[in-house]
Amino acid sequence: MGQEIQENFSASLHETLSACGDDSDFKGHKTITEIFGKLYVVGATSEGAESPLDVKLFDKATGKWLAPTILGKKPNSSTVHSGVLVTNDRILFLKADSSANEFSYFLEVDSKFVRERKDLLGGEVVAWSKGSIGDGPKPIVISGPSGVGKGTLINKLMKDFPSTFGFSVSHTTRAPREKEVNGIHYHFTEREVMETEIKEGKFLESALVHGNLYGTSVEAVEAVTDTGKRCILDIDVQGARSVRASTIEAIFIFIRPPSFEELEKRLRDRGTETEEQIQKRLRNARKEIEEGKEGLFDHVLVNDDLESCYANLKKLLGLDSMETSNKAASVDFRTPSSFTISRDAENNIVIDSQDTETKDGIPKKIVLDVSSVRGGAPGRTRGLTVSI
Ligand SMILES: Nc1ncnc2c1ncn2[C@@H]1O[C@H](COP(=O)(O)OP(=O)(O)OP(=O)(O)O)[C@@H](O)[C@H]1O
Ligand SMILES: Nc1nc2c(ncn2[C@@H]2O[C@H](COP(=O)(O)O)[C@@H](O)[C@H]2O)c(=O)[nH]1
Repeated sequence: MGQEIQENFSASLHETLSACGDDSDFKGHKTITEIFGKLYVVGATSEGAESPLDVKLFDKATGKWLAPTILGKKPNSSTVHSGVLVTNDRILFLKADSSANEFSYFLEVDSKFVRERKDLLGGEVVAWSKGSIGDGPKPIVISGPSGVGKGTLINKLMKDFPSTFGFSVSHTTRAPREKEVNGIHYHFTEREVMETEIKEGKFLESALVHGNLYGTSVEAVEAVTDTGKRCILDIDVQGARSVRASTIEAIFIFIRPPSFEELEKRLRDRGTETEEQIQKRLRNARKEIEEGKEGLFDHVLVNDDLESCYANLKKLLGLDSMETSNKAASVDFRTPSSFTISRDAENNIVIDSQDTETKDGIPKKIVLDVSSVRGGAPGRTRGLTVSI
């Protein structure tokens, strides 16, 4: 890395940018980070507290400005203080006057996810993700044959823990069932539209399931993680395999029926499919049940008695005790309204308050260890350690 990477505490980057002819057109404060000959310039193109942060890129080798595709929910400009290089694949942005859950955002410039999207979309791509202190809540992938009771179990979790879980609303080309609401149960879409969107890289995973296209959009996962909730995905085994191969660190749970006969009975009793569709789903179920044994899943639950299966699901998610996997909740602070950023001898990032008044819950110094950050877009960047 050495000289090839510079952080934006460096005034010389601003001089470099001016010398290159600053075309970025940002209003007010902007940050510049150089990574391997490219200047990542971050700022807002419009005035106003709520204006989202934009990213522009100057390639020193070609002397050209590039407009990257920006994925992920953009933080707004009013409070983002500064960008700090974490590794050569992501830049950390810190927000002033913000809670522990909201103060850190990462701009990924060369993560696995960004590289995948670059291959799909061509051109430059960057992606925003929100930071999580500690392990953060891992998304939960629930798979199993059609009719086994995945939706029933997920609905119970969502009803009992509405502020903990958020459902990733998939896209599908199948027709809505009676009582299914567009945008709540699924985003119902046309095949051509969905195929185009898949090519445009809007989906984290997609698969042909029982003759229709289904897929999890990047936006669906982000819509949940942005609220700080734990994302639940109800997807088939092909989808689970794709998510396993992605950058998302999830918990994979397979739901098995007590018997094939019982599965058939549940599908028929549900009364939502034609006989032909039931036959197709049952044929696929045999294959899926075999695949469920292959080690792709972290946990297998048998949904015989609904209440016992639900109790087991809650147990494995740590919901039956006070323990929670979201360590962010245990670190409670606000960032100061004004601060400086530096590095200590261990390369930790040190935030020193410049606030004139001392306020409860706002430490004078916050030390961030970013050496174990992982995961990231689409979802949260986990592993940030904070000491105050
Ligand atoms: N443990 C259970 N015992 C008896 N019936 C059940 C049980 N769990 C779910 N059911 C019933 O089985 C039917 C199928 O359940 P559900 O729709 O939740 O399955 P699913 O796995 O989500 O199916 P799909 O993949 O097709 O969406 C529903 O009518 C539901 O009420
Ligand atoms: N790979 C994906 N599979 C998905 C997704 N959303 C739902 N599903 C799976 O499809 C079948 C059938 O669902 P149904 O609502 O038509 O009964 C079921 O196994 C779901 O888990 C998705 O986004 N990706």
